[in-house]
Parts: sequence; structure tokens; C-alpha cells
Amino acid sequence: MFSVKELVESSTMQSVPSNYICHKTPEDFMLNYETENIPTIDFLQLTSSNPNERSNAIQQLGDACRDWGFFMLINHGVPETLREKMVRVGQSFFDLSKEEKMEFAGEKILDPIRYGTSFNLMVDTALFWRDYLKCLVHPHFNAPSKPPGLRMNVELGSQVLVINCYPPCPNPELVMGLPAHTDHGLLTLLQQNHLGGLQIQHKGKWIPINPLPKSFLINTGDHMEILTNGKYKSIIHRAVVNTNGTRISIGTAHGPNLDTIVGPAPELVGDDNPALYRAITYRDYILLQQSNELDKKTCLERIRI
Ligand SMILES: O=C(O)CCC(=O)C(=O)O
Ligand SMILES: [Fe+2]
Repeated sequence: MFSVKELVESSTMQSVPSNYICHKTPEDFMLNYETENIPTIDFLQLTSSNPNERSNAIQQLGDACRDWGFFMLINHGVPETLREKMVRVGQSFFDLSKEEKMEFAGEKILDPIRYGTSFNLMVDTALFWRDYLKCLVHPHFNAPSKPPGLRMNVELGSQVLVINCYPPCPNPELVMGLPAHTDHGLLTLLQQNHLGGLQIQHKGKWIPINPLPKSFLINTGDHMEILTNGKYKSIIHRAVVNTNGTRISIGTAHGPNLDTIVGPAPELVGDDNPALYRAITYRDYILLQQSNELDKKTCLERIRI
């Protein structure tokens, strides 16, 4: 069996197969529902022609990156119809036949188009309850030739597009869609269908995220922490699954060009602030992350000086 979706659809499965059961600690179940303070950034204010309004918004953005590593972006200008279409075509990829999807099953981590399941089957000790489609979309745009509508034009940005498919699960408490981890890029933009599941770790507690309607969820990644020499930390997050329906989330990881060597910005390094991370190309960092088990901030720790 290659995908969770096939597993869910093909069998009379009553409970989760043992190779999907992951070890969880009591802390993993402790949730903090005090979500009212999650920062919201207004893109209209960020791009306002009024300097006071703009400087206020920039200040709020800096505070959100420093204190949370996470915020909701509103008034971003991406039409709701386009966001809904993205989720619809994203999901329709997983509805293709097994044979059609397997045409896009990449073998190597940085293959331009890669359909797969879990995280990295070579290293995962417990399998994750998710299937995915990953595409390198900048500087060269790659997308599967089907289903129609999944191809788009992207002119700016350095991005990897990840469409996650988390089928319903009979025992959600036993498995993980994606375990606690950080993302590799600078910033990740995330949108989802009607089902929640994202949780972020803030001050040691897990906070379930219920996004504001029409907002993008934005989180800082490891390259933000490297570049700012630890000022803006990458945020630990995870995706839990549910019994009710298929959850689709679409993330775009924005980072530098794959061959860019990234280290702490010289302006942020000095006698009082020694460099915390060794410089490495973005490509090598992604390979390092994806070749090891996905586990909190262990990848960043590997390049700590
Ligand atoms: O599904 C989600 O909400 C999170 C996805 C995620 O963290 C990722 O793709 O890196
Ligand atoms: Fe993530």
C-alpha cells in the first residue's frame, strides 16, 4: 500500500495499522485554547501610502516574528475564488487513479515534482497519516500535467508548493498527520479546506489554529532563524488528523534560490552576538532536513556552531 488515501478507501479498516502508530507523550495532548492573542497582520496597512500606518504595520510584523513566529495575514488581495479553486484542484490530484499519480512519484528529494506519502519512507519510524504532492515552482515552474487546472503562472518568488492530503482516520489520537517540526524556508504561507488540524507551539504549549476566514496562515522557517541569527525563531508546528473527512492543506515554502549560501546576516553578528549557525546552501539544508527523521528543530541544531 503506497498512500493513506488508498488504505482508507480500499480496506474495511477498523483501526489504524500498527506501522502508523506514533509514540506520544502526555504533553502532546495538552492544548492551550487561549488563541485570542495570535497576531494578525493587515497587508493593506503594510503597503499603505501613509507612512505612519505602514511603519505601525512593520512594527507589528517584527513583533509577530520575534514573539510568535506565526501570524494570520488578512487583506492580502488573493481572491477567495482563486484560493478555493486551489484547494479544489489540489484535492483532485489525489482523486486521480493510483497509476496516474504514480507517474509523478519522484525518487529524489529535490525532484521537481514529487507525489508521496508520510515524510521520507527511508527514515520514518512511524508513518504519518498524510499523502502529499510537492512541486518546485520557482525559478522553474513545475506541476503535474493533470488534473487540468493545477498548472499556474508564477513570476516571482522562490517557492516549493506542498499540497497535503490527510484522509480521515479511525483513531486520530494514535497517529500524526505531520509531527512537530519546523519548515526549512524563510516564510511558509498556508491555507486549508474547511477542516482544521494545524497546531503551533507557543511558550511550550500547543495552540490549535482556527484561521480567520479568507486569511493566510504564515509561519517563520529555519532560514529566517539562520538569517536573523536567532532573532526571529522558526516556529514548531504539527498537523493532527480527524475522523470526519479529508483535510487538505496547501503550503508554499518561500526561500532563497537553491544555490544561495545562507548564513547569519553580517549586520546581526558582532562581538556580543557571535554567529549561531554555519552558512550552507539552501539546497544542502533541504537535503539535510529531508534525509533525516522529521523532528522538531533537529535539523537547525545540526548546523549550530
Ligand atoms: O497541514 C498543515 O496544517 C501543516 C502542513 C505543514 O506543516 C507542512 O507542510 O510543512
Ligand atoms: Fe510545516
